[in-house]
Amino acid sequence: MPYETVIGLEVHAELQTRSKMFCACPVVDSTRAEPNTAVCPVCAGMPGTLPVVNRKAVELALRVALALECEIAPLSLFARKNYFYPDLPKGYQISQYEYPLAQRGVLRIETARGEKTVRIRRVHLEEDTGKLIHMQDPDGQSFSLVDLNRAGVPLLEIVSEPDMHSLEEVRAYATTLRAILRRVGANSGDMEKGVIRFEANVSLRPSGSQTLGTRVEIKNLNSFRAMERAIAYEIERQTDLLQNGQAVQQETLGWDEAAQVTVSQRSKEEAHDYRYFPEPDLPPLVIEPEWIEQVRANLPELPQAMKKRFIHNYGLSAGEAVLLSEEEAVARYFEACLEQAGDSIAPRTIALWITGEIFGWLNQSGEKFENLRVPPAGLVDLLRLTAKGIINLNTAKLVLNEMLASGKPAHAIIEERGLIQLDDAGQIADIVAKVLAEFPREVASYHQGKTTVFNWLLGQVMRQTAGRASPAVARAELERQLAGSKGN
Ligand SMILES: Nc1ncnc2c1ncn2[C@@H]1O[C@H](COP(=O)(O)OP(=O)(O)OP(=O)(O)O)[C@@H](O)[C@H]1O
Ligand SMILES: [Mg+2]
Repeated sequence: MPYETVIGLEVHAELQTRSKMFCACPVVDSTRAEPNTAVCPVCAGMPGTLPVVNRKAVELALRVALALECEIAPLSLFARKNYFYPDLPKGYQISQYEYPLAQRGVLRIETARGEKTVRIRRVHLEEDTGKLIHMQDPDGQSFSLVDLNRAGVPLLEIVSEPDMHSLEEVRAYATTLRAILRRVGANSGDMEKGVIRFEANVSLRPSGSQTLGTRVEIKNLNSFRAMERAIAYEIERQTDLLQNGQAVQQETLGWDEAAQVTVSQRSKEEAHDYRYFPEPDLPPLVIEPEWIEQVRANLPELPQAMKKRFIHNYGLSAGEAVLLSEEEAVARYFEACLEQAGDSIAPRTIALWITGEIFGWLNQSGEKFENLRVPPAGLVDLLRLTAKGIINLNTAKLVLNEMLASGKPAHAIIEERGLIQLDDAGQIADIVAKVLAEFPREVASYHQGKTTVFNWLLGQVMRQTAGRASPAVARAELERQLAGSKGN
């Protein structure tokens, strides 16, 4: 029987505030700072301390919730989620439960079959836990160290409805959400630093069925790759079970990165009872309508709106528009190029040079877009020289690569290396004649019908001119001389 995959995601994103969610401790880079240097009695869970809500965290949460088109609750409540773990000094996490900050939003994603809407169930505020570092002493005894720098850092949880049905959709959802989080300034998007974490809920059901199957929840997925692998593994495992007439058990799983398998953490029977109750030390979170409108008015243009504008105004394909709108730095660069170019170069041409040549070079060199050494005016200059026929297309690619590597402007490279396009018909005719004389056998096989030899001969002509010949002139001249040499 064919099955349909059903996936819902819970995304935890740290909010980029200077101080923690409920105290004045600084938020530090947990991959760099000395352990336990950003801790105070509040986030260390000392008795008698009182939490105070970080207004900036609420504002960033509102920015995300509005970007996801959620309804904002005029009044939401903080609750205590009680459980014991060494990275949770209070013995409970302050979160939101029955009355979250925002609900009922949407995230629109781009898939091979067009745009799709994934519904957002809720967006709520909570605090992060500390970190455990597991170690072994020389005798092989294992022990764990606790770092509370991260305890109390503001976290936003974004929960989707179970609306995704493939890895492609999950990938699009996760990358689009990350792009929005970055664009509104809520999160850096630095996955290596663990500032975004995923939990994936996965179930199967017979194709065509409308009821949900039994789900598993995979916790603590720290990268897109781990998330995709874990979901793929679960789809396969559950398909096998169902095809063999067995049932899927509802349970919480972890992802074992080394073994590339999901492992059971707890089953439904032993499911945690967190005994949520309203946080007595915090008043209800009241959001005035004026604040919502102010935050809404200050939202930047979001990646999806930008994507649509690029398609509509500049005639880009959906794929090109996504590539140019996802990263703010890239989008700004593209638009700066357009401004520099005016009417002299088509927007699509600029788009293709950025997504093709520049992205290709960045991929190969491992450089970051932010450190690009070719300013928008530099790229536009190069494209103008190409449009005017001063250099040909292949030369332009070579020049751009050198510009990217050295930061030199196009004209300096062209002058230094004598790359100006050769379009003197007489000079090119001489070179074509020389090539035809040098390769009589190839010319003969061309005349016998092996037309692919034409491009090879053209390649020889280009080589003789170190790639500088105008391809159009060279092509025309080669055609002319070959026609003339027929029957010789
Ligand atoms: N049958 C299902 N298959 C796939 N995903 C599901 C299914 N049912 C629910 N989900 C997804 O699971 C996620 C969380 O569901 P739910 O609201 O039940 O929270 P929970 O996992 O029980 O709570 P918590 O994670 O806080 O302990 C949502 O993203 C939802 O879309
Ligand atoms: Mg869950």
